[in-house]
Amino acid sequence: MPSTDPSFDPIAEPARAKLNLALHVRARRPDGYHELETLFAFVDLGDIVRIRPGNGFTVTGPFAGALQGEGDNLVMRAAARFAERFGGGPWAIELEKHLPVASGIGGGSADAAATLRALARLQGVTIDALYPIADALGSDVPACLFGVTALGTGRGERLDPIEGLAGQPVLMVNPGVGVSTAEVFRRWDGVDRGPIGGGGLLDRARAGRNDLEPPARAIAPEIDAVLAALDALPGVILARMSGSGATCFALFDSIEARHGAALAVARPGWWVAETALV
Ligand SMILES: C[C@](O)(CO)[C@H](O)COP(=O)(O)OP(=O)(O)OC[C@H]1O[C@@H](n2ccc(N)nc2=O)[C@H](O)[C@@H]1O
Ligand SMILES: Nc1ncnc2c1ncn2[C@@H]1O[C@H](COP(=O)(O)OP(=O)(O)OP(=O)(O)O)[C@@H](O)[C@H]1O
Repeated sequence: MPSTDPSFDPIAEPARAKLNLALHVRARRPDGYHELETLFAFVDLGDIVRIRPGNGFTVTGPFAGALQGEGDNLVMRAAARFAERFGGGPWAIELEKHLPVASGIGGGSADAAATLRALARLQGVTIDALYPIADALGSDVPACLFGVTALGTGRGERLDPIEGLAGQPVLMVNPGVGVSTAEVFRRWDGVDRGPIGGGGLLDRARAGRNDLEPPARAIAPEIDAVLAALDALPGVILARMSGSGATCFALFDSIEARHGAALAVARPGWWVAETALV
């Protein structure tokens, strides 16, 4: 059991899910990563990381079971890197897991970023000073650290904030299958289909694509059923897979349309979540 100091209210940080409104894979790099252009956005839905002085790590929440028995949690890796650089601790850390694991919405990355932000608040460190640690933890962690709408380039770590679509209704659907990010990238066909275009965010996203959709669909054919279901719904502005899948999302023109869609797409074994862009 973790030991905690009950006199200290935990610092709680939201670990919001990320969406790739578009994801263009431009080139394979010699270091094994891929050169990307992506439109990062965040939703008002995610995990929660709570930290206070003490010892231990616990995972709670509806998707805690998916991480059972995994020793190498990104939360603990983030805390270890923070301690190496800035000192402090020991800490008692709780992760409340609401996001499906290995699902293209950056759950682990968001948890790592939330851990860094919580520890920074505890110890008076600036968010900007966390960037090198975030970069070393994973390609999506810098984007999750700042949690704002941004154009991501490089392997995803170079970020240019852009005007977002705060409040836009979003439905997220996962068919209940985990997909390995590395395997999806490995199966990319190597064809550069060009950059993300200009204009407002919605135009850029709609004119864009997710180049990881074909390889992810080959691994998890359930994605076809999710996208077919989303495409057919009234009020959909954009339906697409996020990241390396298998979670797909749809943007809606109204909360009512999103809610009707949530009821219409529900299937046994599918995770369906109503939320909005932040
Ligand atoms: C698909 C995205 O989620 C889109 O935002 C990210 O590019 C993946 O980010 P991530 O899960 O944080 O990825 P990392 O933990 O850095 O890398 C996992 C694996 O994905 C592959 N990978 C990741 C990012 C990238 N630009 N090119 C890659 O080829 C590499 O095989 C790497 O070993
Ligand atoms: N806190 C965590 N939450 C989820 N996965 C974690 C965590 N810590 C370690 N992992 C490991 O990381 C792997 C990828 O999980 P994650 O949920 O971040 O994938 P993802 O949503 O596909 O991310 P991305 O969109 O960044 O590729 C999991 O299979 C799991 O083994």
